[in-house]
Amino acid sequence: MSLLSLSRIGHAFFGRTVLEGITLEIGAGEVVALVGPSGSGKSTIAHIAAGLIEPREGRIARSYRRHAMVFQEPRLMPWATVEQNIGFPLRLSRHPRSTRRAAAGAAAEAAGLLPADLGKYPVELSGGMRQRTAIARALVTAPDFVYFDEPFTALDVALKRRMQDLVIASAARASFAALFITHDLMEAIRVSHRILVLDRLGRGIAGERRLAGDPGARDEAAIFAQRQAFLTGDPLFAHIHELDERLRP
Ligand SMILES: Nc1ncnc2c1ncn2[C@@H]1O[C@H](COP(=O)(O)OP(=O)(O)OP(=O)(O)O)[C@@H](O)[C@H]1O
Repeated sequence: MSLLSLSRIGHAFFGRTVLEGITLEIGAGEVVALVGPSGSGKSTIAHIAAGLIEPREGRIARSYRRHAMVFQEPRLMPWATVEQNIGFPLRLSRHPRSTRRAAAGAAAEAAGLLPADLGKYPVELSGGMRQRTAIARALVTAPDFVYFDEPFTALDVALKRRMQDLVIASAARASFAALFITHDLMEAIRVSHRILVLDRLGRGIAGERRLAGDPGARDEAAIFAQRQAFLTGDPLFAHIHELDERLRP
């Protein structure tokens, strides 16, 4: 059963078409990466799918219970502690303080934060700890669907790798489905079951490739070999490193 279905979605900003004919489906427990060049419309698709933007055309069907979002910037509240930041979605849904504290502690631990971090403020955290806090906040409500919008682009290579492992482990443990937006093909191959490639100008999904095995079960050599195979031998990926802002009419 599909949890998210977009059918012939089209959108324009200020009269300029940025998306046309976007059709995709994501099933329960499936992590789907969406790749494409900068400016091709990946974030706009996620915003439309999550209901943040009303598309100009097309249909959206969501049958998930609850979604969460993780963005490139952790977007933490600077005046609140790690525990309060993580527990914030539960506060919005009026859970009592004791429930919030217990759930925030468990989500923090699952995201690799230490009990001593719970009382810290965002300014005291490293970039990785901030992003771990954002992931814990996303997962504290036990979503069955998560939107990741280039969450690790700003992190260095080693940290990025640890955060990807965190997403893989969390998705397997909590069995949420996800739309994972990235322009890093290694990342897409590492974290997802299936990769969708957006057309260079957002005119439809150019194609998709299903990856062998489950995320987390692939070794680094196989991931690297797959990336090379896609980039050098698969025409679907020929455009993904283009900067389409210069091409777009
Ligand atoms: N709020 C907005 N108002 C006007 N134009 C916008 C807005 N948001 C996005 N755009 C334009 O829509 C197009 C698609 O942007 P979008 O951010 O979805 O692309 P992207 O593939 O996610 O890019 P990147 O990989 O660089 O984040 C771009 O040309 C962008 O300039």
